[in-house]
Amino acid sequence: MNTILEVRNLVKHYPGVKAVDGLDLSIQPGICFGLLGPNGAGKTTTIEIIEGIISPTSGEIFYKGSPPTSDFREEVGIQFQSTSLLSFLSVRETLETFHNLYRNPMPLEELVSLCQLEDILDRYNDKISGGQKQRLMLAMALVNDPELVFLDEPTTGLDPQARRHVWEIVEKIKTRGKTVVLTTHYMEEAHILCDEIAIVDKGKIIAKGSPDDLLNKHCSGVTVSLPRESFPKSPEEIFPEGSGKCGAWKLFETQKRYEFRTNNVNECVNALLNIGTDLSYMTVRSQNLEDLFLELTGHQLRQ
Ligand SMILES: Nc1ncnc2c1ncn2[C@@H]1O[C@H](COP(=O)(O)OP(=O)(O)OP(=O)(O)O)[C@@H](O)[C@H]1O
Repeated sequence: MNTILEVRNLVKHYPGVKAVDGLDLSIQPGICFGLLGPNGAGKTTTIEIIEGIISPTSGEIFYKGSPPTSDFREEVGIQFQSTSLLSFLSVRETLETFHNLYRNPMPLEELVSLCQLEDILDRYNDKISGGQKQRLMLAMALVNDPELVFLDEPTTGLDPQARRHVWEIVEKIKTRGKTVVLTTHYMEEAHILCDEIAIVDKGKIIAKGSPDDLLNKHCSGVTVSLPRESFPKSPEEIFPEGSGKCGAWKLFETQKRYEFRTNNVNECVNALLNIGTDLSYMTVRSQNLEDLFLELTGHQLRQ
């Protein structure tokens, strides 16, 4: 099968830290690939090595089957986590400056429309909102109409509406047949946008595949959640630890609620009713990628 990007046994050591610890990736063209994991998992380090910004301790990178050459820079687009924009330039001037750097850039009008920048073209860079700045940075990453786009946590710190605008742009990039490599620690975002994901923890990939396949394989069922005060006695007594791994039920104690992960919601609800649990505030939801992460690593994505 053709891959646009392949990473073999990538390792990056810093003094006292294994930032990347033997990581393999294989990405098909035209998909949105998500590199997911908590802070410090090694996502940015991996992406920066692929982009050629830092060198690996060891490992190999292949772009369209060969080690990246100077063409790689022409064919990829990179949106960094943070970029300083020149405050004395307008959005239009910033785009024009970047536009002039490439041999085959995307027509400016198309770029402006793709990134929804029409209304702010004449504003200075320091007079735009966080969401607008993120869309401008996306436009800067897309100015060369890249085959492969790296987006490093493109929605961190954005409000829900601004986040949705970024998601729309990512969907449009995919519609143009481009490949997107996205890092994020928002699992909902990954589930919505990504065709395939790799979950990174402590510099290693612990699972990869399509979000739904991974959930079906490792974490099927639903999560039943109830406030603590709904229980007449401690639920640990009713559902002892180890009574089933995603099979029967598994108890998680969050700050204010108990959660039961179960494949048999009827059995779970019956058991709760039998001991006089008040179900008035019960919620039932499908498993998500946060649950998958917990299942695979034993720790929460955000501690
Ligand atoms: N230049 C550096 N020198 C020393 N340690 C580093 C350096 N860069 C990263 N690290 C360490 O390597 C590990 C991986 O960091 P990295 O930034 O790749 O994680 P990440 O998954 O991108 O996290 P985040 O979601 O916070 O961006 C962390 O422990 C980090 O402290």
